[in-house]
Amino acid sequence: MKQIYLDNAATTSVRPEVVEEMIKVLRADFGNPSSTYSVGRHSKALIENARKSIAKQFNVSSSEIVFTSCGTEGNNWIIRSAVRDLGVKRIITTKIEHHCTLYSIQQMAKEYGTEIQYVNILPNSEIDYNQLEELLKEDVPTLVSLMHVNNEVGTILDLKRVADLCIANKALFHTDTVQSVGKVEIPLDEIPVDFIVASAHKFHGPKGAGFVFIRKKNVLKALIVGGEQEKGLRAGTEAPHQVVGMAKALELSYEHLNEERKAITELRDYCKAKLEENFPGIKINGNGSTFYNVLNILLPFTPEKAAMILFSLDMKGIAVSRGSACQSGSQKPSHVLAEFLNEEDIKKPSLRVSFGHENTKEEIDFLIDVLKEV
Ligand SMILES: Cc1ncc(COP(=O)(O)O)c(C=O)c1O
Repeated sequence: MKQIYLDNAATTSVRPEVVEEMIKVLRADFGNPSSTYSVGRHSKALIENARKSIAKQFNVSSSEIVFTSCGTEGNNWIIRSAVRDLGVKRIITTKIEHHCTLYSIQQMAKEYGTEIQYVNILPNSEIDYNQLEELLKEDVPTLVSLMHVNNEVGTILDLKRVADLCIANKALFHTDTVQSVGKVEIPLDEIPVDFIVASAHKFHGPKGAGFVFIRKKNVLKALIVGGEQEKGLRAGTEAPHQVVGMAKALELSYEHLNEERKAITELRDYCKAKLEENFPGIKINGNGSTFYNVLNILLPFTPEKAAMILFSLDMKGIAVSRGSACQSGSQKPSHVLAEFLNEEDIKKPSLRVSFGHENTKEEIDFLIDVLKEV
């Protein structure tokens, strides 16, 4: 049975060219990058070339890129270090962040007494920028932690606007860019954020590889200790094949960005039009200008019926998700939708369809046909 993968916000397929690069490294470059003889030095060179290639995509220095294992690790590290190493006493965030950010922040409150202030989410799914501006006026050492693109709904944060507000109020700015890196340009020489976090498996790279950008002025300490790798910022033997695969995936994502963004946007719009045509009364969650690769659809059914629909789609080889992947096995309402839907709508289930460059119109037609059937 043909598989139709429409859950690209959960993870993405690995591009064939990435697989090739990774296999080459796995076959030939097994040296430990910390070893000083030539096999080791060669592995080290692969890692440093990957770092340069990644840094170039954001117009930053390669010394500002540190490799991690995933987005979860990156967000945990930056938040913990901002409190522990940079004297942050207050974190301004929202309740629609990914749980790896939210739980890290809540842990800082428990362990260090860090104050948390949540910015409201407006009914259109955007943050209340005016409230953020007001909160920032208070003179406390602050980290603002706001995600760039929401993984469930696709709401986009105006990075430049928030970065400028943070600069004006001497706050640090961390943004979880796991859903946006590789899918939109992020020129960090023009947008003065302090930290970004990325994960390779969201941009057609391997799982188990990620990176953070740490602007030079912010001196962090390691979360994982016990070795001098990554200039002492992350202990543990590096995985050259992962890092090389991630750099290749990012390079290809940006190389094909314009054509793929156009194609995916057209597909998303086509799917939205077809849904509205065939299922009058369905609603799309979000402000109408959410990120181009995602549609979060409010279903006018009970959660049980929605679970049955997901199951039926799966039986037909169609992969979509209910809310975010991390919660798709649970019956709990999404913590994201709970922040901005009205009381009636929050009881209804939602379906997240997220598109990638490999999807086709025929697949969307098939999805609509199966939805009609079930
Ligand atoms: C916005 C966002 N942040 C963080 C993460 C966690 O990233 P990873 O799966 O690499 O740990 C995800 C993954 O779903 C995400 O969508």
